Order: sequence, then structure tokens, then C-alpha cells
Amino acid sequence: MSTPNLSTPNPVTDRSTLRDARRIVVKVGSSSLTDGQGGVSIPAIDALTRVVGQLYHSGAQVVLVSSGAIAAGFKPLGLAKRPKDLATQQAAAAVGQSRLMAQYSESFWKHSISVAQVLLTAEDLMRRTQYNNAFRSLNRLLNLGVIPVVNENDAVATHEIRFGDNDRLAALAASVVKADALLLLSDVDALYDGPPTRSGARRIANVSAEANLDHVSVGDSGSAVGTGGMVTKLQAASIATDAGIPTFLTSADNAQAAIDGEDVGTWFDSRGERKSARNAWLEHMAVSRGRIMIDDGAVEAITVRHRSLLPAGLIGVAGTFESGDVVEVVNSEGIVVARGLTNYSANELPTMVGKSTRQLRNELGPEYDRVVIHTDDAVIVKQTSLSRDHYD
Ligand SMILES: Nc1ncnc2c1ncn2[C@@H]1O[C@H](COP(=O)(O)OP(=O)(O)O)[C@@H](O)[C@H]1O
Ligand SMILES: N[C@@H](CCC(=O)OP(=O)(O)O)C(=O)O
Repeated sequence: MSTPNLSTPNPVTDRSTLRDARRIVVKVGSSSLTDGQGGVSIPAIDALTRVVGQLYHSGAQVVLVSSGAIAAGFKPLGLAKRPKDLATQQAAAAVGQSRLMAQYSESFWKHSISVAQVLLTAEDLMRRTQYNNAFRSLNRLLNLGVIPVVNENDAVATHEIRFGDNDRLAALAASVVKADALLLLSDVDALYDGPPTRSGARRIANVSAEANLDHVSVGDSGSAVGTGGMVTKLQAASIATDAGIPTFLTSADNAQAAIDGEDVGTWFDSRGERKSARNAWLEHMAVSRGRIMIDDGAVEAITVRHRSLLPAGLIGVAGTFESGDVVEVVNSEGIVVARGLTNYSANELPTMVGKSTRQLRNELGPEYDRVVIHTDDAVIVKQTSLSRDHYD
């Protein structure tokens, strides 16, 4: 595994981190921005921009990840409720997104703040060059004193290339811009140990390790416009905290209290080490082109001893990839244990399976005296059983 390029000695457990964050990603859900009938809620956006504006004027750089395009677009299209089919959702998003942006521009301008619309698809973060572009553009906007308002590019995103939820998009954006904190604002004031509609559900104030979630049951969205419910918020918190970014979940109404360090919401501690953006990209965003299957000895070597992957540990290869592409490394049961950049193509690897580097050098020449995946080009994947990608 690569050595993280930034490190903090202890996990960040202090709620004042939010107030002190110099760069922060704030994500707000559809139900907190729209009126439920398919229109933008001006009072809600005014209230949000007041809080975010205060953060900004205290010296923080803020990226706002805003949902609500679809929820703000169905009334103007004459629809009574959120459409279910993709084409109508795309149409509603195209209409709603411009209405949302118009309101953001007006509300933020009352605080002398300019905003910029940044629409991303999952693909923009999957390919390394596009990922670098996204970073460069967001970074420049922030340094120019602009608040980027990010949403998924719903008007063109198809099922295949969709994030589908802005919670994970926000966590990935936080990693892209190397944020100090992620603030998730929803219609619920905290994570509860069960859906909050269940009587006796109790607030969880702090999550310091994934084990704290063992007794927690989460459900779908409680509103007619939200997507993902609490599941995607926990995924987002996991992505961000794993990348060294502490995460706070509360309601839009509690945003100011959260920033003031009050005992509201749920605080997710970062897991100590700050991951390099490259490793976060490899683990969560990069699209893999194939799979390399390895034996138990190789699994131990790369996941426990952090060694490079040698051809001797290979047991199989699937997919179509070139040298330099991202591949998943799976154990003999097909469970993904790592992701990394391969030094060989899918055509070259089958002849190398199980052979020592010396044997390969003798048989194929000195250019085959290389590891399959260098430890600096790999990330170890925890508890992943499903692949996100598909191969022929
Ligand atoms: N364990 C839980 N704790 C808190 N909320 C939960 C839980 N399980 C399900 N939920 C639901 O998740 C909803 C928030 O998700 P969602 O509607 O997608 O919000 P948003 O639109 O803000 O992204 C809450 O309104 C709540 O009904
Ligand atoms: N990109 C979509 C929102 C997707 C989404 O995650 O919504 P939400 O659960 O309200 O944060 C939109 O703008 O309508």
C-alpha cells in the first residue's frame, strides 16, 4: 500500500473542527431545498446561504453539493410528483437545476458571494485525467473566492454512469478538493439507532469506528423527494472518514448549531491518516478494467505485509486491460482485496501465471522482470465483496 502523503497523529474527534475547517464541503438534500410540490423553497435557500455565507466570510473555502434539481423541476413541467422514468427525470433535472442556480446566485449575492455551477458525472471522477481536471477547476474556483455549487449532471447521466446519490458524490468531492471536513445536511437531525419514525429511536452522537454502527438499523428516504436515505449517508461518511476527512451529519435547520460546536447531529471521526487523493481515487472512483486472481500467500503478502504483487502469486486473469490500467485484485473466492495499476496487459499475464520473476526473465526476457502491481500503486480494499465494474 502507498504511504499516505499527509498524516495526522490522531483521529480528529473534535467538533470544533467544523468551525475551524479552512476548506469544507457542505452537502444539502432535496427535501431541505424544495417545497415538496416540485418547486424551489426560497426561504430554505436563503437560510442555507446565510449559514454558508457566514462560514465563507469567516475565511473558509466552501464547496456546496446541492441536490434538488429533479425535485425543483417537476412542477414547472406540469407533473404532480417526482417522475420515475429516467428521461423525465433528466428533463425535470434540466429545468430544476437552472431554477436552483438562479436562486443560489440571488441568495448568495445578498452576502456578496459569487457562485459557479459545476455538474459532474461519475465518469468525470473515474478517469484520472478528468479527475485531475475536476480538481484543477474546483481548486481554482475556490482560490478565486467563488462557491462552486456541485450537482450530478442529471440531464445526461444514464443509469450506467450515474452516482445516483449526492451523498457519495459529496464525499468524493471532499476527497478531490482535500477538504478538512464534510457536512451532510438532511431533513433528519442526526443518525438514529433505527429509522426515526420508530418509537424510542435514539440519536447517535458520535461514531468513532465502524463497530459503533453494528446495532444501527437504517432505512430508505423518509421524504418523497430524497434518494438513498441513511444508507448512502453512511457510505459517504465511510468514504470521507477513511480518506481522513471528519464528517458531520445533521439537519439543514441545525447547520449553524453544528458549526458552533453544539451537541447536535452525529459526528463521524476521521480514521487518523489522511489518504493521498491518488489513493482515494484508486479505491473509490477509478473504473477497473479487469480482475487479477491471486492465491492465499499473495493475499497475505500484499494485504498484511504490503508487498508488491509478483507473478508467482497469480492464479487467473479476467477482462480486457492494458499496462497502466486499474484492475481489481481478488482472492480465490472472488472477493476484492485490492485495486491497483497493473504493469502488464490482460494478454501478457496468462503466460506469466504462477511463474517466478527469474523464470520469466529467462523465458521472456529482462522486460518481464517486473512486479505485476507495485505496492505504491495499490490500495487495500476492506470488506468489499461486490465489484462495481463489469467485464466481458
Ligand atoms: N437510522 C436512521 N437514522 C436517521 N434517519 C434515517 C435512518 N434510517 C432511515 N432514515 C431516513 O433517512 C432520511 C434521510 O435521507 P434522504 O431522504 O435521502 O435525505 P436527503 O434528501 O437529505 O439526502 C431521513 O429523513 C430518515 O427518514
Ligand atoms: N442529483 C439529484 C439528487 C440526488 C440525491 O442524492 O438526492 P438527495 O437524496 O436529496 O440528496 C437532483 O439534483 O435531483
